[in-house]
Amino acid sequence: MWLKRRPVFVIIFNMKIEVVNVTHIFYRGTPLERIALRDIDLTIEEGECLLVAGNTGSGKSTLLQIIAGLIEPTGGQVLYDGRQRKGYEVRKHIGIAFQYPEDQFFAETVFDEIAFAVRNFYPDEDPVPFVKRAMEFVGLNFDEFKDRVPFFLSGGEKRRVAIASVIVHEPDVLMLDEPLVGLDREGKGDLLRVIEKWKKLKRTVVIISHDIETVIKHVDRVVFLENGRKIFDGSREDFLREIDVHYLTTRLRTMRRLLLSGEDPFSMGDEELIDRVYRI
Ligand SMILES: Nc1ncnc2c1ncn2[C@@H]1O[C@H](COP(=O)(O)OP(=O)(O)OP(=O)(O)O)[C@@H](O)[C@H]1O
Repeated sequence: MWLKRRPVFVIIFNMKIEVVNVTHIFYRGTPLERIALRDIDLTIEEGECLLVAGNTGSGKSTLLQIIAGLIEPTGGQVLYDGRQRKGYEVRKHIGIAFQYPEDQFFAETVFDEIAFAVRNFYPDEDPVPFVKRAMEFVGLNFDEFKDRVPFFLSGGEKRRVAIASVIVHEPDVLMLDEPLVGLDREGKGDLLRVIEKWKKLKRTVVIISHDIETVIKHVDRVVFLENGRKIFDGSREDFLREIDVHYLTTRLRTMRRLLLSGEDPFSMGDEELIDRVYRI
């Protein structure tokens, strides 16, 4: 279903996304032609938390941008609740944060930065309650931060402002392209807590990350791309069991061994897991 006006966060509302036979070729028919995606089929169920992984240039960002309605694929289609939608309509319902989203800050205050999407999608609404809810959601105090200059915040605060600005209009789906990159341990922890909160709303989240070992604990499912093709699509457990160990770090290999020996590496705390990494 598709709502005209977004409800507040307490109302659970989601949608199924179907990527059907999507191919994308940049600069088709020119000497610069580049095939970014080849024959991708992918269904993202309502409320799922999905990790899209793969080497550099494997097509992850292109896939997210196509799903978010920012790029029209050169082949295939994307269905939302079984229907094709116009780009503007899709963007209203899918919030996407790009890599280093704070590089795209443009406003002079945190409030104006975050309020932008509400003013764009719901010009008749008062943005204040939306901005307050979004800031509270990412753990930023409204009174303390609303008049601050976004460029002068810490790295972790900037990233949270960026996430607030993509969820402020209360989309159904959140897409994060490398959300942890450039953050210190504390910043990563804060961001993972925001993702966990979003999951509790039973809303869909799609994350691109090279840091599979940090993110895997927080996702339900993994899609792995290679040269624009989907080479794996399954649960995080199946990912560890089946993916070519060549792609896995020592920590992921340890998680794999624990899983294969009947233990649950996802319920282990970081300390315990690191201890096991050194023991194996
Ligand atoms: N705007 C563009 N114009 C031309 N080619 C592009 C464009 N964007 C991406 N590509 C090419 O498409 C392919 C897939 O790129 P994409 O950014 O989707 O990969 P990725 O898996 O997200 O990479 P990374 O992990 O480095 O971010 C690459 O070969 C890339 O060079």
